[in-house]
Amino acid sequence: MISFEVMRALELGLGIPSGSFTERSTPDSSDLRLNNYPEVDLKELTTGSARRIWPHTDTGLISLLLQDRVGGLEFEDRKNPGVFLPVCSDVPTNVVLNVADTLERWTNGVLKAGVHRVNTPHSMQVSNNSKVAARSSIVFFFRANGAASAGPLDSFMTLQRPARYSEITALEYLQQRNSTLYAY
Ligand SMILES: O=C(O)CCC(=O)C(=O)O
Ligand SMILES: [Fe+2]
Repeated sequence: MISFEVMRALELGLGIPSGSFTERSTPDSSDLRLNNYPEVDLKELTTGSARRIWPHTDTGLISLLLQDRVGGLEFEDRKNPGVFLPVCSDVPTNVVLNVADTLERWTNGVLKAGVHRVNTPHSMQVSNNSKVAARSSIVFFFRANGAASAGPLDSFMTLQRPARYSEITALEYLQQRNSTLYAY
């Protein structure tokens, strides 16, 4: 499975023992989300009275995202907080790979979760069309085993860099995040 391959590649790239990530992701607690954003008045998006998705980070380890050609997905530029950069949507078979919160926690902040949102498609920022077309995306949230810790792994903690995140299971962390994200 591609998510496991990515996690193995990250172990290698970060120089940590093989299995550090993958053993804690088995069996995984992943899920798939199908997003559909209805057609909307351009004015509503540009004035900010509506957003397709407000800025957020994903929960889980990594997210794999497929989108149609409508566009609008943007990631915050880490070097310029508050500035969002569009993700190209010309090739619908491209997969956007995004670091999510639990991986940030496991790596004690070495890998940072990507802040993203869905806004007015870049191509429409100069268009006269009054409507923004409906958009669809599919996101696979690859998550840690619920019973595994979502606290920093030993490989990422030193005296100079003590734990920046608390000990909590991946499932408890997910429930905590969901209750904040979907509180109503
Ligand atoms: O539609 C998109 O591209 C973004 C979806 C997303 O960020 C999410 O479902 O968490
Ligand atoms: Fe997201």
